[in-house]
Amino acid sequence: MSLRDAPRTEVAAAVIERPDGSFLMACRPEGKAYAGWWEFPGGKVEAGETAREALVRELEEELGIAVTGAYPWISRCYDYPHAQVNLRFFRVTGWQGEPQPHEGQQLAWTHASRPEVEPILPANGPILRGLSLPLVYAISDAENLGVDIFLKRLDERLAAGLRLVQLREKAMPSRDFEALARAVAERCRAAGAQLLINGDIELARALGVGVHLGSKQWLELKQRPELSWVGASCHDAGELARAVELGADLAVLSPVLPTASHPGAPTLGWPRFAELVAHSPIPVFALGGLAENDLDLARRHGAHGVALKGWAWR
Ligand SMILES: Nc1nc2c([nH]c(=O)n2[C@H]2C[C@H](O)[C@@H](COP(=O)(O)OP(=O)(O)OP(=O)(O)O)O2)c(=O)[nH]1
Repeated sequence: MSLRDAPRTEVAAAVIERPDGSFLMACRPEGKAYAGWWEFPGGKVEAGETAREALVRELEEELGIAVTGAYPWISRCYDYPHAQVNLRFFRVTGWQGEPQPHEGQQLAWTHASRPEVEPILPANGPILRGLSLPLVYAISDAENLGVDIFLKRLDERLAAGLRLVQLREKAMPSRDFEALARAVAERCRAAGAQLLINGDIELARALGVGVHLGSKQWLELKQRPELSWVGASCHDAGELARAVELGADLAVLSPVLPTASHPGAPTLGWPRFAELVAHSPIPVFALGGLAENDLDLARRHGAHGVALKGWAWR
């Protein structure tokens, strides 16, 4: 049987995170393929095991820690000359014991924005990028609040740690939208936050920020716009697949729960949301009827985080 016909090797990989945002990487020991390369702790899923069970077993064997809290995150298929793998990433936020190198491997705590270790396994580049995204994504609501109040709230939220903002004002005349976009871009830049402009690739380019595109726009695109961050609004499996195919960095899947803006509209609900995102290779934010304290619930269902509109500015 050639490698191409062989079933993919399922691998459970752990992003073991400390509250300061640093996470643990391990250097593959001598004797393994890619010895000397850095990876997230973990290993192959054995027959009869779920990915989560493999994660718990591997972390006990490799590091001597007992996992007490882990969220399913993203999955990534990658073809090495030696193996075709499907990497199932978890974000481990709770454990007992201090990680120890039980297999003689070197360990290092590092950061997504400045990984201090190299080389990192080739499959893991997009993973570090995904890790640099915060867990809360705030969508603007200036039409509702009025521009002045919105900007004031934005200042407060940025000062409180908000790091990802989408400017989406569908009914605003384009000149007003552009002026607001400049004001918001300046504030986000000063705070070190990412800004994604909804729908307008040229404006995003002119401001040097990212873009967030609606599902209809994705259908018309032939390739990913060349911008730092490209987000995609999705509502079903087909739209998620399209966003992945075109190289979106993140998706927003909605509506999870009923919203005030669309009363009576059909919703996904958490079980369907979890099904849709279960094998997503890109981070997916849950949107629709959520508040910041739904973050844990959303992550338990496989979301990267929550996207908030009304609740972001209260
Ligand atoms: N653990 C881990 N493996 C990764 C990552 N990225 C990545 O491409 N891989 C690949 C490398 C390997 O081909 C495969 C993991 O297999 P492994 O050999 O480390 O698994 P294992 O610990 O069960 O080892 P063994 O049974 O071969 O001793 O997944 C990662 O971040 N963590």
